[in-house]
Amino acid sequence: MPLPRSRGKDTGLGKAIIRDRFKGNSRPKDGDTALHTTDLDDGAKWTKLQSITQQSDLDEFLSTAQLAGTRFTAEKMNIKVITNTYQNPFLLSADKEKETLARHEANKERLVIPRRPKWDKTTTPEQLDRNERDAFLQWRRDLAVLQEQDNFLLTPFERNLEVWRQLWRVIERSDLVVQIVDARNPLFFRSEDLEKYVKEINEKKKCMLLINKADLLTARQRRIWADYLDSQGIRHIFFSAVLAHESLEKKQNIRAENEANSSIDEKEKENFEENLSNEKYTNIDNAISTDNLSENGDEMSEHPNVNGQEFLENNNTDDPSDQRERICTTEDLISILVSEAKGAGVDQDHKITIGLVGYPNVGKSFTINALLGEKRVSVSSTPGKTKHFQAIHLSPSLVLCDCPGLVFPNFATTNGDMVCNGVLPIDQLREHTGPIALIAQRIPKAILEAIYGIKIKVKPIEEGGTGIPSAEELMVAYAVSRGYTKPGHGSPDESRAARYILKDYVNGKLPYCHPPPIEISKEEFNAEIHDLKLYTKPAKKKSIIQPVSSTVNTEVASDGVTPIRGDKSRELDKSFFNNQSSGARITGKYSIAGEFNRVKFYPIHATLSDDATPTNGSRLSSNMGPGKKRHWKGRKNQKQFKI
Ligand SMILES: Nc1nc2c(ncn2[C@@H]2O[C@H](COP(=O)(O)OP(=O)(O)OP(=O)(O)O)[C@@H](O)[C@H]2O)c(=O)[nH]1
Repeated sequence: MPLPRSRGKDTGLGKAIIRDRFKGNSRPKDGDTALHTTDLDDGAKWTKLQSITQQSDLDEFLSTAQLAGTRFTAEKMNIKVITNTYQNPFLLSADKEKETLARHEANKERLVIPRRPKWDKTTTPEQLDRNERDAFLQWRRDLAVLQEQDNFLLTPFERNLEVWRQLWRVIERSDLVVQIVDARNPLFFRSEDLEKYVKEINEKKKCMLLINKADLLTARQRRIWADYLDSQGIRHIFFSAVLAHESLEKKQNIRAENEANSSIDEKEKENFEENLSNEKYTNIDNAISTDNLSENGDEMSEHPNVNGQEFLENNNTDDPSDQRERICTTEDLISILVSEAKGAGVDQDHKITIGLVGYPNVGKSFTINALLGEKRVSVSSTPGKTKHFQAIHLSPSLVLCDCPGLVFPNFATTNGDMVCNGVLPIDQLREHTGPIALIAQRIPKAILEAIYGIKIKVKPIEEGGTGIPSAEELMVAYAVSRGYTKPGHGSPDESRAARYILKDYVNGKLPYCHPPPIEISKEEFNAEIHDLKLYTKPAKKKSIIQPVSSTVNTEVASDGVTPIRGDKSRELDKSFFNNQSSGARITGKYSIAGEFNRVKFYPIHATLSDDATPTNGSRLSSNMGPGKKRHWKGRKNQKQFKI
């Protein structure tokens, strides 16, 4: 639609160029003087006289060059490579990381958890509430200083006072406070200040690390961790809630089978069930009365550790007699926790109370389910489900206190690292390259390729590549192999690929474990678990296609060619070929009973004879055919056969 005259006058590309070229450069009126001149160009006289007070960077650069009489021409391929290693801007370089970790170590005393203000019988609930709020506010201010003034990156620590109140209650009640940590990075999930606080409440209370998800570590890795933790005097125990749960299920299935098979009468059956439900209480009470557990839990060796044994067999490690690396069974765990809590001896007469604390998603619910032997606590894979602490009476004399999962204030190197540790939610992530680049650095390319069945194309070393895939290279290879494309673009959907890869890493499908801070490289620490992934054949899926050998009789007759066919296959052939309904059939609207009739289905076929000329009674329209159709080519398009 043409623009109205008045508006159309000043529009259009030509006008725009003229406006841009001569913007503000109106011809000076007679009498104007040239007071500020910087342009020495030999252009039109009037252009030299304009006043220049402000210039863009580019204009300034060009005019300076002009003043200096320098000529600029574009030079191609005159590139100087300053560094040939690409550094992801969301990650730290090796040197920077070292420096950051040293700063963390120097400032770790400042990483505190909020304390409950002191109170006594004279304190009113309102006063206590006010004091708690004030103390909490001060705590948040101190952490804000750490973050904003001193530029430390902290974990997204819990900012809800109510959740901290739950923790205070759990600590106050418990004889033993168990921090459940993820075996892949135990120190990241451990709060040293929590242990300090527990002792501040009561010197007799005890603390312990429950290293869950120990199934994701090899026996050697567990031994290295055990050595380190022992050297630091940190009480710990390896556990796998998932393996314990599986073992429990197996036992229950066996019991159920036995129960079904047994021919005991109803009365006996009732007694059996009652015994079954009481069994765990008896076990626990037995455990409570056990006094002779050694400091290192040597008693554990008397329990057949089904899961740990299976795992050791899989990993085939050298010295299975080293008990410190063993993954405890549920019975072991109860025994050790109870003996540890009894040692605390806070109050000999009251029930033993064990508090379970930890970050979200470290497996608290799974652990409690394993301890409980049945599903009473809901289990989820979304962080932060347990919201209020629950007191679970395992036996008349043993109580478990399950605290809501809460993130403690801790130093972090990058956001990518926090995503990999499962502390930042993957689904809300906007920047994927940081955490994916970390995964690509931690897990060798060959392992990633083997796990995903993909080929990752990396930049050749000659072109500045390092052999380690970049985040983009990994995401693209994954997205292409899975057919994930961006809607409307058709280019690989990298963010979708990233989400799947990150979830696999967090769930342990992509294996990587952090070594303790000793003289051992990450590669060396993880070499065994990576090799295991590389050489362990994936479980064979049941094929729905029968192997050829089982369906075809490979025996041949005396002529050496004709296959001997058994009666069974002959019968099968006979019934197939004699069957009227077998053979090619048409379904749908043309599925007329009877035989297939080409002319009936495609009437145009009736109009042409075999040599493609119209037949008599042709149904070609009147303007088709020789002499009529405009483009009638006669027989020109027919294949000519030489006889
Ligand atoms: N491999 C492995 N995975 C585990 C183990 N225990 C728990 N998980 C996984 O960890 C995830 C979280 O487990 P939960 O028990 O729900 O975690 P939680 O600590 O109770 O989480 P909140 O309820 O948020 O506090 C689940 O997806 C489990 O499959 C374990 O021993 N081994």
